[in-house]
Amino acid sequence: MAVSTIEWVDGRIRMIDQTLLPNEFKQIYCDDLPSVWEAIKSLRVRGAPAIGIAGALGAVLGIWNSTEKTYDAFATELKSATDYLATSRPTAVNLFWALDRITRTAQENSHLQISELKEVLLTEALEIIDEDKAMCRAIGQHGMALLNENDTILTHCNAGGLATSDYGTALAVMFSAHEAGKKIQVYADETRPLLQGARLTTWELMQAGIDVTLICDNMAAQVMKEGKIQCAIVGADRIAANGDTANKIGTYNVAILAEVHGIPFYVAAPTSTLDFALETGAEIPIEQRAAEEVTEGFGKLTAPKGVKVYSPAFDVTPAALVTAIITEKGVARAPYTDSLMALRDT
Ligand SMILES: CSC[C@H]1O[C@H](OP(=O)(O)O)[C@H](O)[C@@H]1O
Repeated sequence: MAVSTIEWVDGRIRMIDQTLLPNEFKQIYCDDLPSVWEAIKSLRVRGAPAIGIAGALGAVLGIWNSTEKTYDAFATELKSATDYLATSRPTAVNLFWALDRITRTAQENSHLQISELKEVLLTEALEIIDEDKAMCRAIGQHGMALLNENDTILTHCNAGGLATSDYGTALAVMFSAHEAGKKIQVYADETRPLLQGARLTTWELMQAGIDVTLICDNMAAQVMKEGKIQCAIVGADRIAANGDTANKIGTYNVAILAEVHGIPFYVAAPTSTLDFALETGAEIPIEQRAAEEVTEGFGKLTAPKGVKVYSPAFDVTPAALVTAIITEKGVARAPYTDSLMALRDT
């Protein structure tokens, strides 16, 4: 992804409005907290790492014009901003990881003048972006080693540059392999109801010159049965200590299908997506989204007006179905409780 998904520009947040892609590429500006909250909620900016960056920059934006003179009053204002941003979306742990990191940075620098403290918090948020760029590329390098010449990869939703600072997680593996001259092909699930695969993954891969074929979500079994797929690679929004992985709804389907067809199922995610506070995926909060996204959204249905809809935005793939977890620090394999902890501590 040559263009940064989200960045700080002269006291404002500039981001690609992903709800307009692929038909329109538009960068929008957020000048205040409500506009950042709305951008996260409505998936103008989306994807676990990108949501984390939006949270960090949003927290800084929330205190950027503070006139408080004491640390306690400033810290109260910062907490108000982080508490508010934390209500935007519940599943991607990166949001809470980033907000906690900004809060901790403020606490560690409480001795500074408020004007200096603001700059320190902005520097920390920009550091999160720089770290993400490096992490995504490291994930790409570790992941591409798992691919063979002429492999065809199935992916679900969008875990590309648009879901991160600029290079992606699952798609980083594909970008890195392609850039290293490895011939690969990709099958992208459309990913109902918001069609991140059809709208965003195909767009990113076509921009990169990577051979991509779009399929409906219900075609994944058939393409695996036809022997078209050598592995599946997806992103993650939160990974519990035992390796249970929350990702876009439909990921669990892909993992089961991969298992049945004897196809490796890889999760690609930075260690900031690991949540060791949760022993298993059963504790991961699953966002429920509005019925209109199914009946009136991108994947508009001709359903009867007022039809009841159930729309969990994520599902949890049991660790037993995950062949390996590709992180920026290396590849973890079962038993994940030990291997993920070991990676975290390297
Ligand atoms: C690299 S994390 C991307 C992850 O986030 C997506 O969810 P959403 O589009 O709702 O933010 C999806 O789960 C992707 O795998």
